[in-house]
Amino acid sequence: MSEAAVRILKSGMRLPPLPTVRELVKLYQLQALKQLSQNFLMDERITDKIVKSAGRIDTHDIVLEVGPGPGAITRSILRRSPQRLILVEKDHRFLPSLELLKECAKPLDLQVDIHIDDILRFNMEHHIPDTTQRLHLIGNLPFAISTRLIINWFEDLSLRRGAFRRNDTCMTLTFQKEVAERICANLGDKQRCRLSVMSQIWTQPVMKFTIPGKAFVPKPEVDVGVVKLIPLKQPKTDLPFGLVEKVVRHIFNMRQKYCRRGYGTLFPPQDRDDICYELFQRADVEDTLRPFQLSVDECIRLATVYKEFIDANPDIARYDFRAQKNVPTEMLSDEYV
Ligand SMILES: C[S@@+](CC[C@H](N)C(=O)[O-])C[C@H]1O[C@@H](n2cnc3c(N)ncnc32)[C@H](O)[C@@H]1O
Repeated sequence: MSEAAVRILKSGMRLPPLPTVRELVKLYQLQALKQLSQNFLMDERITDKIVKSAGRIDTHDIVLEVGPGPGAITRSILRRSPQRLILVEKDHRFLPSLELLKECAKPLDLQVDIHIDDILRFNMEHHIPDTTQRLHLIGNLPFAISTRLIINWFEDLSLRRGAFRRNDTCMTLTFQKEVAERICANLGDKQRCRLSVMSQIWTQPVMKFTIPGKAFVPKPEVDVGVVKLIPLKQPKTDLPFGLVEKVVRHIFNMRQKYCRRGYGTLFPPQDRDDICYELFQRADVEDTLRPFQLSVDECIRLATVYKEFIDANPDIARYDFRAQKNVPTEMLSDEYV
């Protein structure tokens, strides 16, 4: 791409203006779209800042944007001139505005692929078969799927598949502020939870900045945090994702209790105390710490000794605490709190 073309694109001259709030309301009947978590950003300074948080975007890079909606962040990405921009949007009503952006980018050799699809089912390897180009994942995520999406992506990261066949695919994403703080929470922070540990096993999460709820249309009830998740060159473990997820989930099931209480629910009640005593000794972890006081390494050591134990006692792997009678309802939840 010529320098002149890059200049034109960067100046935004060729990009159509964003629809006004009135047009948005008319076009997309905003009130009706709560189920798709549609809260739009209308301020280019904020969308530019989100894209800037992704770091350097090269003219050889690919960017995948989740949920572009009417395309405010999309415009900011286009001004950074990646080689290819992939848009995955579930709501087909945005197709005309996105097609318009695609048309504007065409004379500048900038490839824009629009997929009306669900990001949770989007096949990265099919749509991005080549791994020679660096990929950036960017999105003002729908709140309703944000946690599920990153957990799916951590699993892909652990298996080096999907968007993570290269180890330099960063995610720059928005979350409800409280969720963003949990993702980044350090050892001992009161927000420290299962999501903090899961995020920090495979990535280094960095809180970039917060966006007040009033910057969105319609205004959500919460503020929003922008987090960049940088894959660790050397993940903290190569244990199977499902096993780590299970152990961390059990540990954090009883947030206020000693960590041995939640961990103990991995085992049938009759042997629980003895097994826990032995495994905490073997893992060299203090069993009276509260879950939020456990480091990522300690959680991994507890997962490692659990794996050794079930390899020797395969029946125990099938034990399902939640299938037992009188389990408190909060412990049946899969919520990442
Ligand atoms: C919070 S809005 C952000 C819109 C736009 N990027 C912005 O910042 O103004 C979330 C967007 O994600 C879309 N969306 C919701 N669920 C989705 C899914 N499962 N897959 C892809 N897009 C989805 C919504 O239709 C909406 O356009």
